[in-house]
Amino acid sequence: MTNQFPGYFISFEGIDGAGKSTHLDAFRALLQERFPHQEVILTREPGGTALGEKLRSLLLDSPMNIETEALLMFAARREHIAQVIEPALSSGKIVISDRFTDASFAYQGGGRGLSLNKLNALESWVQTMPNGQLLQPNLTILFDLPGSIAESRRSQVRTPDKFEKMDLSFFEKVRQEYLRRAQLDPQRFYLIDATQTKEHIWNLLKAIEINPA
Ligand SMILES: Nc1ncnc2c1ncn2[C@@H]1O[C@H](COP(=O)(O)OP(=O)(O)O)[C@@H](O)[C@H]1O
Ligand SMILES: Cc1cn([C@H]2C[C@H](O)[C@@H](COP(=O)(O)OP(=O)(O)O)O2)c(=O)[nH]c1=O
Repeated sequence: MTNQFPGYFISFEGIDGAGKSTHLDAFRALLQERFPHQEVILTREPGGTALGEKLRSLLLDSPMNIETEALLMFAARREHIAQVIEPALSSGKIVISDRFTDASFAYQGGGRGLSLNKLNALESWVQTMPNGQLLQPNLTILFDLPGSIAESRRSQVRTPDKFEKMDLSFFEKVRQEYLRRAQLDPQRFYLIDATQTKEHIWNLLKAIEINPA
């Protein structure tokens, strides 16, 4: 179910190194130019609030039990929705989030093997809005890339965090779960073949039709 607010909610997803960050700032600026009367905000998960950023540091650095990891991801998300996303969407803003709940299904579910039932329960607990509807992005842009290419891109540019230290088979499972979710909800997902050049991907992003209220 799509969101029930006057604003418009977009998430960027993909395995680490797929190329999301490369385009996020420019995409925000593009939408702001296109929709000058609606503020476009860029935020991220885990994070997006003071508490969420503290939880992010723990999540990206400290080893922990899988359930704890999922609970903290969703705790950060609850705060993010309450403090940032819901108020922004209620006042008609366009929100772009660098990751949202699909990442939990892909990383904690696909990657780590946490059950779909537990993730569905957390999603429903955290994202059910006062009118009973589930908050979901209107549009999810999924950067799809084989794990081996993402790994080689990452290794050239950054020191790996806890997730980025995981092996190739982990990222292949994460990728497959993203793809499975995209297949289940083709109306919401826009799939990008992230093996293409940055320029080509930017042209695809520019061509995506976005119709906020
Ligand atoms: N289409 C692309 N082709 C080749 N390299 C890319 C492409 N997109 C991004 N990169 C490079 O790959 C690395 C990881 O990209 P980044 O945007 O940080 O990924 P993410 O945010 O998805 O983890 C960066 O060095 C970036 O310049
Ligand atoms: C939102 C979210 C992120 N993650 C992971 C994916 C990433 O490895 C990490 C942080 O994401 P990200 O901000 O994309 O990392 P970076 O800035 O290094 O590109 O958190 C989860 O495992 N579950 C979640 O629900």
